[in-house]
Amino acid sequence: MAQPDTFGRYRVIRHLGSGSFATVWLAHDDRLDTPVAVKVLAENWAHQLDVHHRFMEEARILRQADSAWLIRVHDIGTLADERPYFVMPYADQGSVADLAAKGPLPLDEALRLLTEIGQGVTVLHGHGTIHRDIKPSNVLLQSSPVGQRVLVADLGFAKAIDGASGFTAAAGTPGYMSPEQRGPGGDLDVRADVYSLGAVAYELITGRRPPQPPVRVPPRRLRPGVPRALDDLIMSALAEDRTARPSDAKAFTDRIRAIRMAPDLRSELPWWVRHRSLWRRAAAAFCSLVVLMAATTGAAASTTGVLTEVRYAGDELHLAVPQAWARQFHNGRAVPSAVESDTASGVLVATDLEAWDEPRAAVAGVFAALLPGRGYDLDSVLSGAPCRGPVERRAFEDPEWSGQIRQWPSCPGRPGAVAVASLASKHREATLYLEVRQPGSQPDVIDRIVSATRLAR
Ligand SMILES: Nc1ncnc2c1ncn2[C@@H]1O[C@H](COP(=O)(O)OP(=O)(O)OP(=O)(O)O)[C@@H](O)[C@H]1O
Repeated sequence: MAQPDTFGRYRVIRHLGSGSFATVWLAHDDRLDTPVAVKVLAENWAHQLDVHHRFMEEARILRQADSAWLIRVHDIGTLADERPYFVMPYADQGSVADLAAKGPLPLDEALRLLTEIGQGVTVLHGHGTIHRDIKPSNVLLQSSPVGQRVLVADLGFAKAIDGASGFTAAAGTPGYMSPEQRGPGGDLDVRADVYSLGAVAYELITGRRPPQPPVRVPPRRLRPGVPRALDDLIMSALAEDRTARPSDAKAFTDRIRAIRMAPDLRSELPWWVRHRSLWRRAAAAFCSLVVLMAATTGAAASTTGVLTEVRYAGDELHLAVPQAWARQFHNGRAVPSAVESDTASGVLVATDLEAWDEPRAAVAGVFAALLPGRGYDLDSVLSGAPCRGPVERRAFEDPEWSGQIRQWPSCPGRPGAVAVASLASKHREATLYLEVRQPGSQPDVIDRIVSATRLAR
């Protein structure tokens, strides 16, 4: 197809690539002044009704799912020759295939990507859809104001779960495709995607695409030092018998998340080394309000060397957060109890926002709220203890803050440690409420966070 000038109001810049059924172009939305990617149904398939239908279905699923983990569809249109096109954000950092092509990824980087890919597939499963073609080239990477977004894309083969158990044309990509997808008529369910997640994990960890099933060589044999739990998870996802696989993308992703936070993984490498690549790549932003995450600088860097700054409350609060934790953020989150005004809200910066409210999830992050005035006793802020373990109480004082800290080094029934603080500013009529969750116990983390956090003067 020759390069067209426009698709509707989108000015074409260049060809990005062509898949089996469509061509994707980089274009510019002059009205909103933003680059976009426009996917156009290929000419040779335009009159094939089932392909046309599938193309529209892809756009519809992505639009309806409207998830931060999936590529979004903003607009749809039809060319003069009646071929449909749809408009997506431009993924300017290529795909996970580009990363995988460089060889095995650092473990923490691979686990981060797998968690995010898994969340995207979980959204699809929740939406009643099987992707059927999960592979590194179908996971796109986009830069955002706070780092890199990981977006599951290309739903050209996606199928409604209900419709997948009858006759289904064979679809998928060898190496990533489950055994039940190999022939037409396979009775498919979400475990086909779990197989593909296992195949992607295998490739990211070992640098090699898994062989055709049955896969007999575990990742550990190709990369010594892979944690046993990860090895077992990947091999179970790649089981020929799907009843032996994790039941869906969520089950797979929960286990990846747990491995990422597990003490045995931490003991392999110190935590600051484990998360080194995460410091370089903060990830998805979850809100449209202005939150500015600056690079490691100033006070934060000199205190620990590993904190990053998140500005909140109209830039008033300069909150220091360990960079490894600064992967997602959400501002406007409610403070645990009413604290006089029940509209008090704060900012949550965490490795995983969804996991924050799950007691059993291994998550690391900081919740901070700026309350008007001073004199908030921790009991007045907390509606109940965040943890049932033994508590350590102490006072905190530095040139900026004065108040109380409570710490729970371990909590029965949930992983990791919790700490909370209520700290009055020494310079302003304001109180900082902080909640810190971390997978292991590093008792001084909250002190380092507080010492490097300040209010604008
Ligand atoms: N939103 C996007 N931003 C940037 N590049 C994109 C975007 N969507 C798709 N691409 C790129 O366009 C090319 C074609 O994508 P498409 O989804 O049509 O097919 P494919 O995944 O390459 O192949 P197939 O569909 O046959 O598996 C790919 O190189 C893909 O990375």
